[in-house]
Amino acid sequence: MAQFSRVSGSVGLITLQNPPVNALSAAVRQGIVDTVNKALQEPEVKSVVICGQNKVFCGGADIKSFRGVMTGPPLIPMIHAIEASTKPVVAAIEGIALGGGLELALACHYRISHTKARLGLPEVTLGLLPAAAGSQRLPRLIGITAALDLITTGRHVTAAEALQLGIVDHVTDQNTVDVALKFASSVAGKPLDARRISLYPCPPSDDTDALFEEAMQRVRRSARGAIAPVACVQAVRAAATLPYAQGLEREKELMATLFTSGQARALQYSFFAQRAVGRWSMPSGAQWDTVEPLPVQKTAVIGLGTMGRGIVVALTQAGFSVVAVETHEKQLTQAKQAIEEMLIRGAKRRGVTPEHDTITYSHSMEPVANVDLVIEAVFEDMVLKEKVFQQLSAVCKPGTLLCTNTSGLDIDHLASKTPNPELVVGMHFFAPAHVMKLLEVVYGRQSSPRAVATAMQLGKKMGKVSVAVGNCLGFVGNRMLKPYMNQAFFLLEEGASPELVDQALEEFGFIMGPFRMSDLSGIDVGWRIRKEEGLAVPDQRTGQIPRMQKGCRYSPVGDLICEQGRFGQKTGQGWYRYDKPGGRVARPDPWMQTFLNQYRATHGLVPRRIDPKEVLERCLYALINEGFQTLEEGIAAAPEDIDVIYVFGYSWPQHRGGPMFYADMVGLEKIMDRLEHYHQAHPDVPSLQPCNLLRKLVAIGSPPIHKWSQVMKTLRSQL
Ligand SMILES: CCCCCCCCCCCCC[C@H](O)CC(=O)SCCNC(=O)CCNC(=O)[C@H](O)C(C)(C)COP(=O)(O)OP(=O)(O)OC[C@H]1O[C@@H](n2cnc3c(N)ncnc32)[C@H](O)[C@@H]1OP(=O)(O)O
Repeated sequence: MAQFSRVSGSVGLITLQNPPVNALSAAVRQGIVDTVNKALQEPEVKSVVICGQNKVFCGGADIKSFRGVMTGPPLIPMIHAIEASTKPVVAAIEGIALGGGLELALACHYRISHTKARLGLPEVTLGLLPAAAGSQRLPRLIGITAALDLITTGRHVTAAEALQLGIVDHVTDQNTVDVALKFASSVAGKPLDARRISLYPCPPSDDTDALFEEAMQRVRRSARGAIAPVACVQAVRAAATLPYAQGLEREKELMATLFTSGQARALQYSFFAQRAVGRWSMPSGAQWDTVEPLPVQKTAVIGLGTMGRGIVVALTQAGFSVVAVETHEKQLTQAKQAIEEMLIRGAKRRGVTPEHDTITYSHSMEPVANVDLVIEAVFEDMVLKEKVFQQLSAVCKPGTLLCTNTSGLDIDHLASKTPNPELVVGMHFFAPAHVMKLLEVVYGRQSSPRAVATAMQLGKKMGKVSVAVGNCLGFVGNRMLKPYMNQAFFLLEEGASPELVDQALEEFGFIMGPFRMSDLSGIDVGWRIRKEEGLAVPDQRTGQIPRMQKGCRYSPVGDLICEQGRFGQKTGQGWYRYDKPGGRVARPDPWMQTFLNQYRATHGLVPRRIDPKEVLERCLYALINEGFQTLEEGIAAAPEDIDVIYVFGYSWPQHRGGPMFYADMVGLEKIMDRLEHYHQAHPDVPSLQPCNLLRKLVAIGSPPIHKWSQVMKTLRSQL
């Protein structure tokens, strides 16, 4: 809806009313059309101000409406009618002007913004482009280069930057609507042609062709197969090279392709999934809106290796005081220096002063005594973690929340080592912890809802997308990664090279395939875990690591290359070779080819040609099957939880929604059939056997993803 009122006799004030972000729903658009007509018809009204209710201008088109039948007046004619108005129209921008909201403001003759407002055209992040003439007006207003930057990245700008770029005419820290009303009154009756952006020529650039060629290359490099950024460049190019009306036609044409694309569906699903994970629940029925988090001000981090350092930085940047504990004196000194440097770099990037005076460094546990929450981030070793938890239990004040940053060890076991297991939760950060957006909050059997609520809130304050998950080996993310990695190893045994596997998955959209990723994170990490699990251990009789373990196929290729001291980038050799230890450019290594040939010959494996389709199906469908298994067990509460974890923690391409959304797109029946096919070929790989939930969903006709929860409930109640 939109409300009309007349202020000071001659200014019409139109207020958009659709909380929380005044999205341009059918009712709001109808309201704007009606109130603009009213303002134009009333002779007393000499000028108009458009603002939003509750100090929020407008969050753009109503994204929820994109999946249904579009009703109400179309946006583009409505926006053109505003620009064509014979009475000056002023946008009073508070809070946000995003997407269609900014396009509405660009149709107004003047824009006045509050200092704290944020503006932008984020359509690209939803798989779209600014198709209410935003791709045509913005370049005309601020030039091609700046418009390309904003439209292809979707980034929000502050009011100060918007002023500098020329998007807004004036910024105020006073009441924006009052300032706009006064201004509107002052411009009543003034000529308007010079204020109509659609009449502007696009500012010329030195070499338009080269500029767009370069922009297209840049966008293609970073898009990982996403089509919207490419369409955005094409739309801006139309603004630069065509008259306005033709440019608008091109914008419409490009939008039509994007609007119905699977990528737009995936990105819009991802938008709502990110918000849905905040509405967490536990099997006990406790949930986000019924549980009060514990107050947290003082925190501590135990262990200042790579993860601990990142967590200290993330907590400090979020405004918490931190006691940073590292028992090794030398490591403590190094950590302090590294943390200070990270804070300085971060502050420089954010344009603020570094916050390091809120950190207390210590090599003993004593200063931890009065903190509200501790995050343990010591080496991934259960015995060591048990010891730390026992020390913490002795030192901390009653009620302190004890969190562990383990990436997969048993939370219940750790909790059992403390007198208050209800105060123990997992907070699984991803490296680098101050950069990566994902946080898995892991509740154990005895974790209290308040402990979970507190960890979730802490994550939110640190700017993380936090997902609450149940306790099992590897939780959700790392548990699903295991069958994926296993398939990658098996494919090497059967004839693939690391390059072939990586290339298939990188073309799918991952930033790195499994082998390049493993070289980056250190191949020895998994090797150590497998040794602890008793897997990477030679048989006493044969001297070889068995290729069948506990009745399942096991590939020791990763163990064998670690035995050669090839740990990845840090040693200069891994699945690939690098110029030097720590080098970053991965090159195919002839050594690896020889090693794999010898390995296959030793084990009587006849290599065959493996195509990228098989790589994708085996790696991804095995991972997806494990995802269904975690849903079936209630470890993940909803498919959105898994998808958010994979997009934000494991570089799953966002324009493919996440593994469970992808499964829905591919078709559950196909996924099940292909898994069955591969399981028949590899009966010793149980993770290729479709799980109950997947079978059940197929049996009832493969309902769409938003209906899976119901089936999951029924299935869990039957178990
Ligand atoms: C053959 C077919 C041819 C078809 C051609 C079709 C042509 C159609 C013509 C269309 C013309 C294009 C118009 C325009 O260019 C397109 C757009 O405008 S797309 C929308 C752009 N806007 C955005 O991307 C903003 C999205 N929102 C945000 O970034 C954030 O929500 C925020 C605004 C910064 C606020 O952040 P927070 O304060 O943190 O709050 P939340 O994020 O939690 O949001 C609160 C609540 O609001 C919901 N919401 C937010 N924005 C929208 C929206 N634009 N539409 C609907 N709902 C929105 C959000 O989901 C939260 O609700 P919850 O999910 O928690 O229930």
